[in-house]
Amino acid sequence: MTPKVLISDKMDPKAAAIFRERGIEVDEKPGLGKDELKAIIRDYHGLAIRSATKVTADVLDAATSLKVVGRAGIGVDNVDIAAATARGVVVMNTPFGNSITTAEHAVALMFALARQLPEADASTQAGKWEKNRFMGVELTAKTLGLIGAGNIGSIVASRALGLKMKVVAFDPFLTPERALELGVEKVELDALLARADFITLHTPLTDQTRGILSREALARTKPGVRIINCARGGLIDEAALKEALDSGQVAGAALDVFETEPATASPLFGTPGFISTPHLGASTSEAQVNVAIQVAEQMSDFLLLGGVTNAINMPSLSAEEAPRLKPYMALAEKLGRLAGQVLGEEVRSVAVEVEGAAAELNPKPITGAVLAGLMGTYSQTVNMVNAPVLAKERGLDVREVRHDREGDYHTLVRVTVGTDAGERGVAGTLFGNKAPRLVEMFGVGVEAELAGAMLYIVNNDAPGFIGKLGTTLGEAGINIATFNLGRRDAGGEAVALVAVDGEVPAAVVEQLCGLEGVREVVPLRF
Ligand SMILES: NC(=O)c1ccc[n+]([C@@H]2O[C@H](COP(=O)([O-])OP(=O)(O)OC[C@H]3O[C@@H](n4cnc5c(N)ncnc54)[C@H](O)[C@@H]3O)[C@@H](O)[C@H]2O)c1
Ligand SMILES: O=C(O)CC[C@@H](O)C(=O)O
Repeated sequence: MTPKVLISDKMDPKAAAIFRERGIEVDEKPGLGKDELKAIIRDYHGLAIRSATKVTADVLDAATSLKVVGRAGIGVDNVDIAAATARGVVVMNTPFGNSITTAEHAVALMFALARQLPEADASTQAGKWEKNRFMGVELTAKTLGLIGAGNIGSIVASRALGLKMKVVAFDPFLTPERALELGVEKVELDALLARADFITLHTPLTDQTRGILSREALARTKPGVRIINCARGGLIDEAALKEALDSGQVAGAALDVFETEPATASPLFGTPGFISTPHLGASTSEAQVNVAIQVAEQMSDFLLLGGVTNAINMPSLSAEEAPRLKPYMALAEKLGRLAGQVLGEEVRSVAVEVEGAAAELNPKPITGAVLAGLMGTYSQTVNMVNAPVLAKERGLDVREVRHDREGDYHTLVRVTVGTDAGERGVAGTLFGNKAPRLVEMFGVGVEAELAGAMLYIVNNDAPGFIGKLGTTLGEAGINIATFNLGRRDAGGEAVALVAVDGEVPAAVVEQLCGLEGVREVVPLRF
């Protein structure tokens, strides 16, 4: 089926062109209201957005075919990530495409504050020629306080160093080595507030960063400080900023982002020393082309090849890796499904071991597929995206082990599941590097293709059993497609995996359970 993508925000036409080139149907409908989006979203497998579209839980509820949301930009605060993850929808962004552009906007606003450019421009164009009114400050030798030294913050730092500023940075995740590399001094927030002549914010909006420039923090700044925010509204207390501008504690502030956007009214508007732009940080033709190309390529790779790049809610998987991993993920999913169907919901732990060729691959998608298969036996909505989160919520202890030993098989995936009764494992390989095949079940060597309707039967190894089994199924009109046998030891426990054409009714399962020597019968579905 041809995947279908909706572009619901204004985006460079290159995005739509790439989707079409790659054989994906695409509709461009920027500016849709929430109800309009909800009315049409069910038809789409991909949704490409910037910051205007709000991908809320109710939009996701209506998006029954949706597999991926692609954000042409960095911040994903307009997407309910938890709701997307719970519904198995991958959310990806383009983390580097607009970093330089946004850093340049922050530097532009720093200059604009230092020389009061917007006010001087307005006054001059009003015919006033107020040469004495607009006395500026130099940037050279001033201290720039960087709150957040990630992608954008570090570009701002390099530009500021080029302008001969001193840069101090507050970022709990900045290592001393990285600070040295950037040429910045790592400081605590209080020291930054006390020392900085200019402060620029470059953090995401999180519970820790919300209101990082609070009323109290603003009161601790160096008098006459100038503040720039090109990151996210909500990092600064806007009411307190207005008071600090009025009192002169803050000499100037430039906001590209606001607590509520679009910001069409604000007590800050018209305040002397205040500059604003309408969330223009990423708005250059270069950045918009970058993010449009990146988001379209990433979403196409995912929809067409299963490649996952820059996903917020699942591990990465390159488009080159994806075809190699695909058969392993199918095998892993089948092994998880087998264990889940036989062991029920009482699972406490899952260990995924890989050896041989499998050990050379990224184990995360294999583990994700095992968990999706395992939990998919009791939840309709579980998939690779939400399985690891659901496993965590259920308190499952999940382990990944890579072996570089030589085994009997050129490649092997083993899934060991722990329940209150102990640990039991199933293992499988790939025939011809592509066909998933079970090779061991709970310590018994048994080879089977896990497909369609099957029966898992444990019985005492005794002559005549297979005949009775065949007769019972035959009398019930159930055709046996394949029959796979294994046993722990002669005369001990034997295992049969029987592929049948069609479902086995509960009454027939009961009849089989009643056969002499039968210990367990579980109908399976793959
Ligand atoms: N105005 C715009 O148009 C525009 C454009 C692009 C990005 N942005 C925003 O800019 C922000 C930064 O983007 P980025 O690409 O540099 O992100 P990033 O993830 O590369 O960097 C964020 C930095 O913030 C740091 N950080 C996290 N919590 C912190 C805390 N409590 N205190 C101090 N530092 C903390 C992190 O350690 C990290 O180094 C994001 O919010 C993004 O959405 C805005
Ligand atoms: O798309 C935009 O214009 C804004 C992007 C910016 O906020 C981001 O986080 O990348």
